[in-house]
Amino acid sequence: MALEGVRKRYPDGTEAVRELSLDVKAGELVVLIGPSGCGKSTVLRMINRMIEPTGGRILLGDEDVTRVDPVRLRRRIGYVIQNVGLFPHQTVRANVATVPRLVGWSRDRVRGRVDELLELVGLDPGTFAGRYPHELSGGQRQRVGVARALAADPVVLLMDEPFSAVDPIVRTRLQEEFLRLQAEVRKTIVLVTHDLDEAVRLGDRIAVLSEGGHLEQYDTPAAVLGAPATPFVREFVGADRGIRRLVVTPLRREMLEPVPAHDAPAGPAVPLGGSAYDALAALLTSDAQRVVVTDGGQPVGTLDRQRLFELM
Ligand SMILES: Nc1ncnc2c1ncn2[C@@H]1O[C@H](COP(=O)(O)OP(=O)(O)OP(=O)(O)O)[C@@H](O)[C@H]1O
Repeated sequence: MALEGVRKRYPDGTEAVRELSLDVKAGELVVLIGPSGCGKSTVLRMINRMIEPTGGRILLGDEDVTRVDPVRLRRRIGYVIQNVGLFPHQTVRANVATVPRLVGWSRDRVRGRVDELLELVGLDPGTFAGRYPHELSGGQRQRVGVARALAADPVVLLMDEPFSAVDPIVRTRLQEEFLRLQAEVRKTIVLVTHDLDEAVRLGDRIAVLSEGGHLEQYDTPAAVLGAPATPFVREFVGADRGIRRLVVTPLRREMLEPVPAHDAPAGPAVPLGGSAYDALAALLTSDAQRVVVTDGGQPVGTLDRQRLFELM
């Protein structure tokens, strides 16, 4: 997908997006982040034409979405919003089946698809398919929203603050589940959030926007945290970016002090491929001076406090 010089000027003259170009690769999860009012939701809604752009082009493959019938377009683009927007008087099954029924799938095919999707998002169909939205927890409603958005097998998934309506613990769990789900379905996803930790955890790439939809930086989480491209990004990612950066820094052999032969080093163990953040957490909770990094249970090296601080 590609946004080319996209603009949105609302009728009252507000320039929500002055000019934005952005490419999103197939199967990639891109996070749009930025301060309130910078135009994130406007960008997202222009992609499925809930909002009509006032300039530029949006390409899905070779097709300019500003020239296709918006109703047909929305069937190819799943959309998940904060409070999910489930139909309150319909069961979970009917909610998830909305689009497949609209496009005329047979009863059996719809039923099979709904069961498959509920399983995929971790809800047992036998228990949940017959329930109504008010009989679910916030996290379960969220998962139904994701299942509904995936129902017609959309090419692209748009998510606007999808996890913000639940408490932080549930949110973290949903994010982890969502990453597993994404590894399986590999959709092209554009997700809006104002939560930097969420952006770092979920994004293959992060687009940091400032007022007027201005693109300040578009890069991997590690690059945005490690090498902010502008003073705006530096300020936005904040003083604790060093610690956040550890989350996206995997432990690799070349960072480690080698272990002398026949020596069994003392210290909490962290597996190779875990994150530098895991190593820091292990150090801080054990009061040790160094962590022992292991591969298949065998120590392969150690990492001391000093070296961890250098990585921040
Ligand atoms: N219908 C509208 N008419 C006029 N201005 C609008 C309209 N909708 C949004 N805006 C303005 O466009 C700008 C961008 O809004 P948008 O909702 O895209 O921002 P956002 O980054 O998603 O904000 P938030 O994080 O607070 O949800 C804001 O200044 C907003 O006030």
